[in-house]
This record gives sequence, C-alpha cells and structure tokens, in this order.
Amino acid sequence: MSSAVNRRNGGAGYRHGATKVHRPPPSLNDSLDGEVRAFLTDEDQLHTYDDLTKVNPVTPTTVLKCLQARYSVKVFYTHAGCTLVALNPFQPIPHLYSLEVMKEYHCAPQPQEFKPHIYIVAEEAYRNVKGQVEPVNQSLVVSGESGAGKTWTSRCLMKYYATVAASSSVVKSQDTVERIERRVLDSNPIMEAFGNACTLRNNNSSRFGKYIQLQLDRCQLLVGASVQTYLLEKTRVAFQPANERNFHIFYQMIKGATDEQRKEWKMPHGENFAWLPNSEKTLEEDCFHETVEAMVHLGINAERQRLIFRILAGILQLGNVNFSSSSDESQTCNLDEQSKDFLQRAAELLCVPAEELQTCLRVKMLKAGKQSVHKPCPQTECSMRRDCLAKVIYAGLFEWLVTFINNSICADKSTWCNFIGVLDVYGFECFNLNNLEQLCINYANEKLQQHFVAHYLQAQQEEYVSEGLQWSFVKYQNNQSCLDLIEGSPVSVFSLLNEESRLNRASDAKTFRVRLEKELCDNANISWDKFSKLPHFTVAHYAGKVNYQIQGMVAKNKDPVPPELINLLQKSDNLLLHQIFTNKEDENLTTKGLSKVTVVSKFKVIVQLEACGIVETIHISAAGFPIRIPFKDFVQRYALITKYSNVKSGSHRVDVKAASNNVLRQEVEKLLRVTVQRRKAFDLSHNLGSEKQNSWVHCGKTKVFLTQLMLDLLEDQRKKTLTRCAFTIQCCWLRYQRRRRHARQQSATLIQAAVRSWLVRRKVRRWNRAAAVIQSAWREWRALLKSLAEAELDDAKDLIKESVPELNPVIRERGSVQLSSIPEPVTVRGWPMGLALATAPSITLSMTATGFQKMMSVMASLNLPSRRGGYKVETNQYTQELASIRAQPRGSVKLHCQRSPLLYADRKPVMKSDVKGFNEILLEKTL
Ligand SMILES: Nc1ncnc2c1ncn2[C@@H]1O[C@H](COP(=O)(O)OP(=O)(O)OP(=O)(O)O)[C@@H](O)[C@H]1O
Repeated sequence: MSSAVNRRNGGAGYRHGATKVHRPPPSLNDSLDGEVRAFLTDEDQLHTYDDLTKVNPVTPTTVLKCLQARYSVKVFYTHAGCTLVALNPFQPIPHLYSLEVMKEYHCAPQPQEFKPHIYIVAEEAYRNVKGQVEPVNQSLVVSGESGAGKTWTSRCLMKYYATVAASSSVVKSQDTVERIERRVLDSNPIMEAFGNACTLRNNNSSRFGKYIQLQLDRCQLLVGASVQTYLLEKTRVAFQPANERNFHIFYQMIKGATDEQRKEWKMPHGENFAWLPNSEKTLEEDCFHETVEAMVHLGINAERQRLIFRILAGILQLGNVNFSSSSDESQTCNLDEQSKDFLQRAAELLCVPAEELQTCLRVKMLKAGKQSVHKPCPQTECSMRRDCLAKVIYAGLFEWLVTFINNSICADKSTWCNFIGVLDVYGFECFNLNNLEQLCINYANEKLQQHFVAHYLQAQQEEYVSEGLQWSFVKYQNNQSCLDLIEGSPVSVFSLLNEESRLNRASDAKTFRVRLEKELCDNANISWDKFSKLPHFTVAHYAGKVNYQIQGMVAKNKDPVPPELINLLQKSDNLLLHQIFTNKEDENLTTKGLSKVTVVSKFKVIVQLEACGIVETIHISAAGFPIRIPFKDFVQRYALITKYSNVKSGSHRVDVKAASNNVLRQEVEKLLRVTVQRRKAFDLSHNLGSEKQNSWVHCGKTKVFLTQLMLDLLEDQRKKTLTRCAFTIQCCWLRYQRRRRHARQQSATLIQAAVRSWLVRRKVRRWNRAAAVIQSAWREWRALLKSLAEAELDDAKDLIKESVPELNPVIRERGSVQLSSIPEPVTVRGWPMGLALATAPSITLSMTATGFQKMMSVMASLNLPSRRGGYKVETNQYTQELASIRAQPRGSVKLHCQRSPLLYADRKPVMKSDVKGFNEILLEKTL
C-alpha cells in the first residue's frame, strides 16, 4: 500500500507540479527480454534507488519491484520525481519520526540530499513559503487508498510544522506558541473520534475528507490553523456494513463512561445497541479519556461536553426503536414496549417531548397549497425517518465541532500571511457496488488529475512553446471529457441528477437511466451494460472504469430531511441541539423546491480543491524544467553572485527596471555561465560535464527555465556570496568599532592629560607663590633672628660687665622693636636663649616648654609683642650665666650653664623632631 504526497505550489510560485511515474506502453515491458532488462536494471540494487525515476525501464512491474525491495529492507519512503511514495509499514517505527530526526531535516542545508522522508516534503514546502523570490503559499496533497496511511502522514506533517514552526519562536512567549501547537494537534483526536471508524480495510479509517490550513506569520511561525471537512459518511451512524463499526466516539463512550455517566446517558452495563456492532472488538482508538482531554484543551467545557454526550447517547437510544407495521394504512405503525422505552429515553436525552418525537417519526406532513395534511408513514418510512433524524443530528454535531475547533485554532486574518495546506483526500474508489459517494470521491480525484494535467503538463508544454524551447512531453492523457460528463454544462450526470432531485417526483431508476442514456450518448466516457439487471451506468475514469448503481442515487442526492424533524430539534431544551438546528434554518433543510441544495451541488460548491490553492499549480520535478523565473526576477535575485565575487564576468551593473529584455537575457546568460564555471571548477569530483549542466537550464524569450538541480546550484552560490558579504560587513563593522574605540580611548587620554597638567600647573603655581611667601618670611625671620641673636649676644656681654660691679643682677629691657601700629615700643623681656631652649628637642640639662608656655617663651625670645598688644610677655626665668654652647652630633645643642636658669630643667624633653637650621644658625653665631 502506498500513499503519494504531491508537493504542490499555491499562489504565483515558480515551482510546478509533481512527476507521475512515467508510464510507457505496457507492451514495452513485455517486449524487453530478460537480458536487456537485467542490463537496464540491476535488481540487486533496486532497494538503493531513492527515486523511482531511476528505475529503468519505468514500468508498473519495475516500480513495484523497486518498492518491494525497499520495503523488504525497511525503507518506507521513495521519491517519485517530486512526489513522495510512502509505504505503510503497519508497525510503529518510532525512530523514524523522533524529534531528533525532525530537527535533522529541518536544520539541514540541503534536506533533499538526505534519505527520502515525509520531512523532506514538509521542509521543502516550509522553505518555499519563505520563497526564493517571494513568499508562496504551499499545499500538500496526501492521497491514496483507504488504509494507505494518509491520515498518519497528515498527522506527521502537522506534528512537523507544530514543532519546527514553533521551535524558532523568539518573538512569541513560549506559552502562546505551545497553546497554538497543542490546539492544532488536539483537533486530531477529536476529529478522529467523531469522524473515523473501524472498517474492513482500516481500523481507524477517516470517514470524511479534510483540508487543513496551517497559518504562518511573517516569521514563518505557526500562529493558527483551520480545518474544512467534506463528505462525512453520516449514513454510518444508522447503518454499519458487515464487520465494520460505527464512529469511534460511540464505542469510546460505552467503554470509558463512569457509572455516573452511564446512569445519565441511560446506558446500563450489558445494554445492547443496534447501532453499535462489533463493540467487543477493542481498539487503541477506543480511548474516551484522550478525546475528553483534547476537548478540554480546545476549550469545550464540562457543560458543553455533557450536552454533546447526551446527544450522542440519545442517538444510540434511537437506534433501538423499532417499528412494526400496522394492519391499517391509515393507522400509525406500532411500537413495542421496549421500543417505547428506548424512544422515551431518546426523547429525554435529546430534550424533546417524547410524544412529539413519536409523532414525527411515524407521521409525515404533506403540504397541499397552504393546507398541511398529516399522513401515517409505512414501516420502512418510519425507520428511514428515524435514521434520518440520527444522521442529521450527528452531521450537525460534527459540523458544530469543526466550527468550534476552527474558532479555537484559527488565527486572526491580520496575524498570518501565508499558509501550508494539507489535503487528506480519499483515493480513487471502485467497489462491487458503487453509488453517489463513490461518484463524488472519484469526481474529486478526477478533478485533481485534471489540475495535474492542466496546470502542469499542459501549461508547461504551452509555455515551453511560447518561450521557444525545444521540448515535448510524452503525450499526456486529458480527462476533460470525463469531467464534462460528470459536472459539465448544460447536460451532465450531476446536472441531470440535480434536476431529477429538484422535480421532486418519485425516483425511478430505470427512467433516470433512460434519461441519462438519451442526454449523454455523445460522450465516449459513459457506457451501459444492456444485459445488466440493475440499472447502472459506467464511467471511464482516468484510473479505470467504474459501474455506478442508479438505484437510490437520486434519493441520496436529495438527502431529504423531513421538516417536522427539524422543527422538533429546534424545540429541544438541549441548548447545543437547539443552537445547531436554529442556525441551520436557512440551509438545505428547507423545503423550498428549486432552492434546495443537493449533495452533488454542495460538493461542487465546496470546491476545496480550488479554494485550498491546489488549483494554482502542481509541482513535478523529474521531467522538464519545473522552475521558471522571469529574467528580471532572476537578475534581481542572482546578480549578486557576480557582483560581489572576484570572478571577472565582464558584467557591469544593469539597471533591472530600465533594462530591455535583451540586456536582461545577456545578463542572465553571463550569470549562468559564471555559476556553471564555478561549479565545474569546484566540483570535478561530481563528474558533471558541461553538457549535462547545460541541460539543467534553458533561456526562453522572457524566462529562464531551470531544473531543481540548477536552482539548488544557484541558491548555493547565492548563499555563499551572501555569507561572504555578511562576513565582509561584519569585518568592516568590527574594524570601525575597533577604530572608534581606539579614537575614544585616545581622546580620553588626551583630556585626562590636559586636566592633569592643568591641575599640576595650578598646584605648582600655588606652591611657587607659597614658596615665595615662605622664602620672604624666612628671610625676614632669619634677618630678625640674626639681629636678635646679635643683640642678645651683645646684651649678654653687657650684662656680664654690668653685673660684676654691683653683684646685683639687673634685669634689663632688651631688643625693643618698633611695631608699626603701636605708638609706643613694646618691650619684651625674655631669656636670651629661650627660643633655642623652647624648640630644642634634645638638650643636655635641657628643659622643654609646652603649650602656651612654649609659645610665650618663643615670643619672648623673639621679642615679639602679643598679637593685639594687649599684654606683655616677659621671661619669668632668671638670667643665668651661660658657660658655653656646643653643637652635638645630629644637630642637638648642648648648653653648659653654671646654674640652670630653667624652670623645668629637670624635665626630659619630648623627642619630636630634630632642630635643624636654626640650631646651626645659633651654633654658627655662638661658636
Ligand atoms: N508511517 C507509518 N508508520 C506506522 N504506522 C503507519 C504508518 N502509516 C500508516 N500506519 C498504520 O496504518 C494505519 C492506517 O493508516 P491511515 O489511517 O493513515 O490510513 P488512511 O489512508 O488515512 O486510511 P483511510 O482513508 O481509511 O482513512 C494507521 O492506523 C497506522 O496504524
């Protein structure tokens, strides 16, 4: 089994389409004998082929062999050009999808060089959104048969984007990002619980199609998502094919309910429900707890959950209501006691009046003009009305859930600018009995195929021709006539079906078949088996012929819902049910004849296929030139390769806006030459001759056509050039910063030096002034001392002379000094050597005065007046005879007295400092 993931572009991208495995006529395979086949394909090496286009020759047999070989060595992904074939391993392979693997692919410079993986497709689409020239929306189509792994693959893609598109988040708070991712992922279990069921082919088969749009902001971060669903198989609610089951949610409820819930839902243990076959089968999908948890995360609160589960329980109860026919047609069908009980329970759970419910199921209302008539329904119709009620409730609930999920995960339009779409689409279906469902599914596939053809092969071929390329594709199959048959105008299967439904006449399969035959006989794609008992028609689809049963098709298309049922549901006291059906009032549930919306018209209106961006382009890479870029854009993007390189390309700057097409073309050619030359010089080891490289690119008239390889090469060179430029800019910036820092440092040093020198100069000037003052004072003082010393010595001599005759010492007034402002001379008496003694630090037989006494002594010695002349200073010591004065080493003075004249002669002087200078002066004078 396989599911193919097509990588497709949306918007105005340059990348196109996917390669289908190229199929030569079947006869080719048969015509190849074994030897040639062995020569062409080394079968032992088949498992190593990463791309199915390498298989040679490309035939269904060789492709299948290659896939088988890879499957046997547990390799589950293989490229097929630009599509990816995913094989279902049918076993968990955790290491293949781990977070590390995701990161590896996401961070790889060239993920396509890695082993084929769904993450390559995911990453390519993610990178394409950023756009090589401009952002391009992307869509991934996951298609395949039931059980091929489409849902699994879609889930993988969602998980991948939820991881990589959030991991780079720097802007948003972690909290926001987690919430968005979580919600997007949590939508899966809910949708699967309500929309998936166990079928013969797949235990977890999606019974609806879905298209998920992952919304990205400017920084390519996942900011939200939206889901569109289509074609829910609602008939499954009331009818389950043999050995299949109903939707998972019902089984989850009966298996996971608490006793309390069972009581509320009126589902006692052991109760059998007709609409829950095979409930003994236990699946991992039967996980009620997980669904409830996801509901909580998405914001479905407990009260809403209660309403939802009551509705579901009500549907189950309805399934056990059986009608038995009445003997009289004018009487309503009978209900046995059990059925009455179940009907009562259903009415309670759906919160509608039981009586009214019973009437709605058994009596139909016919309108005749303005009058309405009530008519009892036959037994089969009663059952149909019951089933219809269940289906309409379930479909309404599912729709409400999808809307709720969208409201919860959808980002505001202003916050996202690009999207990646994932379309999980039913593959082509062909059963023994096919009806309207298969016709719709196959129509969708046919439409996809048409886009594939029209938007890739055809458009590409036409473009090549208009651009003058010598290139032709293998003759492609155009399925337009098949589509015309199904959906064309004015007459087609759908238009006739719609007409039949609108006429509202009793549908007769045979009549309708005749009508089809008559109207569509010109179309070669429809045929009839005239011998078949059942009326049918056969459509030749691109993938094969399918027989469609006509019986019941018109009824299915009408999808009628009796208005009484809708009226009843609108009256429901279950707020949710009431809300669902009140909102539906204007939709196809009305009975206004021609305005009715039928299933096929609804399916055509849904147009997800177009709305989701698939219509735009389809991406194929293996053949031709999937990338085409206008010259102008090409030069704008890649001119830097030559502009910022050392290569002499001879190119001068081209004004892209003003340049003519020819100039641009020349510029493109130069660019391509440089790129290829560089590659050759660099990559000789790859053995890529110029011839081969030239086939990677072609210049058309207005566009350049590239293969993926050439684009990668150009991108690689561009990236390298940008890296080099970035490096140069960084270097310049660093150098500039360094220089600026250096200049600042120098300026700071200069300012500091200037300030310091100014401070020093100021200090020196002060010092000089102070020194001058000190010098002059010192000189004055020296002169004064000198004169005092002389006077004192003179006085001493006089004293000795005078004292001898009278033996009576006379205290004389000495050294009178005229002070400027004092009118009369102030006389100061002092001991001649007082000054010396007062300041001398070490004197033999010495005495030392301190404090005021010392000051007085000094003043007296110097014959200085008191500061204000307010007192007179006199020595209070006896004048003694000085025998001798001698200088001692270290500048101390030794006095030799006859008798100490000092008051404190017995005191030891304080050894504070040596007397210098002054002592010497004294000694000089004395000795
Ligand atoms: N890559 C895979 N790795 C492991 N198991 C896988 C893988 N792909 C598919 N499966 C298994 O196959 C089962 C069927 O896959 P899935 O439901 O995705 O198929 P599908 O194509 O969506 O079918 P349907 O159309 O019926 O919904 C899954 O439940 C899962 O168990």
